[in-house]
Amino acid sequence: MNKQGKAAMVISARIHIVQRFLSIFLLVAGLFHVHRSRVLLKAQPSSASKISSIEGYTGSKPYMEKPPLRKMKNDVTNKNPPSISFGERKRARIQSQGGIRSKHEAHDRAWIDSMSSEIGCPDVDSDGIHSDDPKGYTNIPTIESWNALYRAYHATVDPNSELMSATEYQNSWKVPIEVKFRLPEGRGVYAKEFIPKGTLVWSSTTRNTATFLSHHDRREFIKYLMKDPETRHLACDVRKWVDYMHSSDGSYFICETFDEAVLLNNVRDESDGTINLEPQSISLSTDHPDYDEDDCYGNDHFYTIRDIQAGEQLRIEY
Ligand SMILES: C[S@@+](CC[C@H](N)C(=O)[O-])C[C@H]1O[C@@H](n2cnc3c(N)ncnc32)[C@H](O)[C@@H]1O
Repeated sequence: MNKQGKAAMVISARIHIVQRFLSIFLLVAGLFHVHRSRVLLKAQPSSASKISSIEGYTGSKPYMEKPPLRKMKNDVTNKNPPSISFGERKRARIQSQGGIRSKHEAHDRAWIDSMSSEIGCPDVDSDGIHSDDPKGYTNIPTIESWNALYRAYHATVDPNSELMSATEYQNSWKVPIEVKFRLPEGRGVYAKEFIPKGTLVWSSTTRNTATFLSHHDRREFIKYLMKDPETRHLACDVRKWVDYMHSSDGSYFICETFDEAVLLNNVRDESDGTINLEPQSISLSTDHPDYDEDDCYGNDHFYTIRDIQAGEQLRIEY
């Protein structure tokens, strides 16, 4: 073998050694990686198993880590649809000193927010209750809208509630009114005729208001509205009109009025004029047929506190 042949042999032998060294190194590195992954898998469940273990999670949206909601004693929010009557539930709630608690409001608001983005509700304030930008809420509710709300309430919350006819709704108003949309406050209630000072213009009854004893009830009500394309937009409205009442037992319940009284605006500055309505609560005796400790606005009556001209907007302090 000549000199060149020897050199070529030495080079090829060296290449062979380097190749073997590399393959041993890769094998060791691979084995180490497999071992490490196994150790990690034992220490922590995979993200897939984490997601599937979240109760009620359907996998359609990215899961975000949140502390689990603790069930409270006397918690009415997490109850399944009840088989007992609405009246019985009211009595049970009062006895248990339960009711809607602020603790559940954050959870409820998160649900309401995701519902509103799903159906594309116009924005509301960060408090999720009242909007300072009413421009999106241009639809003028009709008798059929109020009827639809009552039907939804009857179907989901209180099957014993009386379904009202269009005429009965209008009877809560004692004077002719109309609803118009005008900026900056959006929809509002306007007098169609001159109304003298001291006139009773609107009376609440236990039949033109809805009482929700739990967030769960209200969500079922909203879901019902969302099912029908004709009433879907009302789900956005009820979100905006919600009112929390403080009960004598220290708990909260939610009220919604199913007529134009929910569209009464306030006075914010001089350009709005002045308040012209004032509520007066008349205490009913406990044996009065309309008496109900837990009904929202069960006995409120709005009176004019000055003369109101035809076309003027009705305004109330809140
Ligand atoms: C009970 S709602 C009244 C109905 C409301 N305008 C609507 O279109 O649904 C209360 C909301 O009306 C608006 N509002 C009431 N009084 C107002 C005023 N004087 N100026 C501007 N906005 C007002 C605010 O957005 C408030 O959160």
